[in-house]
Amino acid sequence: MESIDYLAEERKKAEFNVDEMKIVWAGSRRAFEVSDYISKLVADDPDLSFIFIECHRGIQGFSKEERTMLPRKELFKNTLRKSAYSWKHIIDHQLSEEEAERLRYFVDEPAFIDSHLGVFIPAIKGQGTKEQLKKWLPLAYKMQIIGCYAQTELGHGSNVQGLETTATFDPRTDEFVIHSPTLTSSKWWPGGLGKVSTHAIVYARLITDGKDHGINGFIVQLRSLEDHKPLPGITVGDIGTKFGNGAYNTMDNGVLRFDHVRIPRDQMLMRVAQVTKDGKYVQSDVPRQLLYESMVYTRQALVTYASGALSRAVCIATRYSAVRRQFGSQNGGQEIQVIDYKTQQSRLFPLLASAYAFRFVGEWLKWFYTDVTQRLQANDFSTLPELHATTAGIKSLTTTATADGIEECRKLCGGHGYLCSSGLPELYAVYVPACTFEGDNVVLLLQVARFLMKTVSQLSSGKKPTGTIAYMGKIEHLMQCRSDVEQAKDWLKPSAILEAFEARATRMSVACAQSLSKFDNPEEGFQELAPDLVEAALAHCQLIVVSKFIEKLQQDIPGEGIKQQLEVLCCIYALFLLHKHHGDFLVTGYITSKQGLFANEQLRALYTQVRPNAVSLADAFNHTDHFLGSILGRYDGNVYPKLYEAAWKDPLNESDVPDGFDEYIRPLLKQQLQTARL
Ligand SMILES: CCCCCCCC/C=C\CCCCCCCCCC(=O)SCCNC(=O)CCNC(=O)[C@H](O)C(C)(C)COP(=O)(O)OP(=O)(O)OC[C@H]1O[C@@H](n2cnc3c(N)ncnc32)[C@H](O)[C@@H]1OP(=O)(O)O
Ligand SMILES: Cc1cc2nc3c(=O)[nH]c(=O)nc-3n(C[C@H](O)[C@H](O)[C@H](O)COP(=O)(O)OP(=O)(O)OC[C@H]3O[C@@H](n4cnc5c(N)ncnc54)[C@H](O)[C@@H]3O)c2cc1C
Repeated sequence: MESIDYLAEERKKAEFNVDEMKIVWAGSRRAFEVSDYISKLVADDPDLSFIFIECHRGIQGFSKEERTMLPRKELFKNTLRKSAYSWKHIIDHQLSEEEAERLRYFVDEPAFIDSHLGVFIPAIKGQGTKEQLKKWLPLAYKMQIIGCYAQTELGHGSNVQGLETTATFDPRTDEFVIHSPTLTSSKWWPGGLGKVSTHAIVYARLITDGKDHGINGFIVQLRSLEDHKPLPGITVGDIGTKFGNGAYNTMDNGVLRFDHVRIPRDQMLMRVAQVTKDGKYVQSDVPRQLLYESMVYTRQALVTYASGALSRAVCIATRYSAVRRQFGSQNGGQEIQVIDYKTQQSRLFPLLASAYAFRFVGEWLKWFYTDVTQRLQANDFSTLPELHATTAGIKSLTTTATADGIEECRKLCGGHGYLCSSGLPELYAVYVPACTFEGDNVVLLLQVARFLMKTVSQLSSGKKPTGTIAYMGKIEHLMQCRSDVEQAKDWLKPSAILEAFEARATRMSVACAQSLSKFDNPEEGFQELAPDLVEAALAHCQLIVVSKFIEKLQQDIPGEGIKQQLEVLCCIYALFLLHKHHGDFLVTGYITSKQGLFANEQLRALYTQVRPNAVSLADAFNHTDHFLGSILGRYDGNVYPKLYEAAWKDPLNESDVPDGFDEYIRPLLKQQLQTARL
């Protein structure tokens, strides 16, 4: 049966070529084609798109929207089935690395494979010697071993230097003894550890001849490759059910303890430091920070994933806002689409713009990461601190904004957004740990702040800042300039926006540096001023996102109306931030309150411009209905019949009279009857 497109009128209003925008969103024609093909492949293959569960009726299939109703054990088994099926597909069809990654992405269930590919393999690559890469990577790429990243412990996550697990070298046997000396040293959280991984990169304190050399990574086998049982001395299991139904519970985050487990010496990852056969500790001439390189890799990858998650929520909320009508019917005509309310626009359109902004900054960050890693290979470590600060900061900014944005989209969908079938509660529950894993977002912003304070302190020494902090080279100008905006439309000039963000970021950093200099003990000062430092770091990161969006617009972007739409979105993103952080811009003296009001006036005009294009800008994300997993976000907008239909699938509706009626409801009703008779 042909379906009706309830959003067809909206789609006719678009002032740009949606297919061309899909390519801009994907990053290239090739990236679009791969994503498009793989997303449809997943959606059309029941083995990948459905959840199959054995129940009293035999094997029953559930759609993604129904996932939140299923028990964890069954969900987990189903994730194992899908992972095995996906892997077979990857091998049978000889998918490229890009295609394999997309397949994992569109299956859309956190699983051990994410930790294996996203953290375990990068850790070996970053910290292993050439010989170690040669031995371990082929096994890992062929999935002959499955690995996880066992860094965090029950007692310490953020403070990596505080980890307690020990790796003591025994020169008699040429082995390390891995041990968990305390309860708090139990590894706790690693994804894939609980039930699946055969191996782990274990972070432990390296001890030789009684001397503690700090943290290092070790490859440790955890389970038998024959029967999957834990090896002697190893206690391992899952840490328990996590936030939200369905959601992250397809992942087996685990606990792990070692009781004097022995591993050969060559399973210490030895790029940064080595231990010789006679127990001598030798430090390489590469910085120790390379121990943390895999975190840098994953943090940059999480930025692109942030734009993906935010775009899903925005797509659902935008389509539903165009379908939903409330109030304002005149002469018996239709009520107003809620997307036409200015308040709805002022909440939704900045999120639409943010999704695009995060996409482009993610693209740039990937380039920057690749550039720096190439330099590292050539022993040029000069840009590593900037890469660390930038990946930490942009990961923090984008994941916080995305988690908050998903929740805002749920509210934008009113009551129906609270139903699991809207897709939004589960999306939020799956997404929100990104604000914590790969570094708590506040802890990461404090890293950015340290980098900024160092930069400011070095300015007087004549060291010229480059890259993302090049703007600080204009400190004299940025400390005293004033905005020259005279009317609302002046805020459309990229130069006006850029200078405002540069001046604000510089002034906030300099103010922090000045306050810090008043403390005798800089570390005490840093702790005391931490809230201000976090805000200064955020201002710097917002500047990066805004400036990368502006740089994107300076590229040649073909396609009818594409550049115009992106210009509107870029200005919305920047002016929305300016409006939200109005206080910063005023207090630092760069704008007057009148100029702030002009920004808001311009923002309202931009919302009006984006309105006819909103549904099409959401279509340009190219999400399939399967990937969205949302009745409210359906491409055809056929929301009400489908919501009605879905309600009847709830297990509570399997019978008219619920279980428990005889025990708990009937006696109540009887009691009421007796009371009534009295
Ligand atoms: C075939 C198909 C292929 C498909 C591929 C699929 C790919 C899939 C990709 C992605 C999927 C993603 C899936 C993601 C799943 C998420 C899993 C989550 C995993 C985790 O959470 S792992 C655990 C993460 N833990 C943390 O992040 C801990 C946070 N803490 C820290 O990072 C640090 O300890 C710290 C940053 C807080 C610093 O602590 P501190 O003690 O102060 O500092 P030191 O350790 O002494 O270091 C000081 C010095 O070093 C600098 N520095 C710190 N970190 C780094 C770094 N990473 N890089 C470079 N430099 C660093 C720091 O700035 C100091 O410098 P200074 O001395 O000031 O100059
Ligand atoms: C779903 C999920 C998956 C994970 N996967 C893995 C994995 O695969 N491998 C792995 O090793 N780990 C994993 N982790 C652990 C994760 O990396 C840590 O939880 C994270 O790094 C935060 O550390 P923490 O839990 O110690 O938080 P804490 O540091 O204890 O944070 C608690 C609070 O203290 C604050 N705080 C801490 N330090 C400071 C400071 N210096 N200044 C100011 N405030 C501070 C934080 O902002 C936060 O509000 C995972 C976690 C989750 C939730």
